[in-house]
Amino acid sequence: MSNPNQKSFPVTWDQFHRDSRALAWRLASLGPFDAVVAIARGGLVPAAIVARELNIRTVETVAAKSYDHQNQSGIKILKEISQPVFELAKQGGKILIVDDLVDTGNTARVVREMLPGAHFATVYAKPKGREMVDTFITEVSQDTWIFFPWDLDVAYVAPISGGTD
Ligand SMILES: O=P(O)(O)OC[C@H]1O[C@H](OP(=O)(O)OP(=O)(O)O)[C@H](O)[C@@H]1O
Ligand code: HPA
Ligand SMILES: [Mg+2]
Repeated sequence: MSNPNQKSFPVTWDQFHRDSRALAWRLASLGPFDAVVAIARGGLVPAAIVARELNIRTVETVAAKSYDHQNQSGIKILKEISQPVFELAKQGGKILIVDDLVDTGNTARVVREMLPGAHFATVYAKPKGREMVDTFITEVSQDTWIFFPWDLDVAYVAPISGGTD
């Protein structure tokens, strides 16, 4: 952890599924959406859950890289959104962009510029990036690092007595 005072928020698969489904419920009344654009890689899982719950069959991705573990670099677009989604948007299609979280908002800013009329949703939001997101479920403090289920494993912890079990 880069900052020793940083709080951590570990999220299990079960909780992430519940929170992603809660996001789908929130979005259900704002649709219907014609396509979902997942921001890879973190947006892939919530986008799949939202697409299933809202019965959206057109699922596209944009690959954006902005962190090496906990250190943010500039945003690099590694894979662009495909042309048919831009066509759909031009013809008035409703596009939903999904990511796992917004932190500084830098990734959201870059992707929003690609599809200005799209609805941008994340499962979690930190205060700095919150204004970039149209719909999110849970706000966490700026000094919290969210550990997603794909970054975690079940591990041994020693007894509180400090002895060996
Ligand atoms: O609001 P920001 O400060 O831009 O941070 C949020 C972005 O950072 C993480 O992605 P990352 O770039 O780590 O790539 P990954 O999704 O492939 O892990 C996360 O999945 C968001 O996309
Ligand atoms: N957790 C995981 N990935 C992230 C975070 C976070 O809090 N902020 C930016 N990318
Ligand atoms: Mg990401």
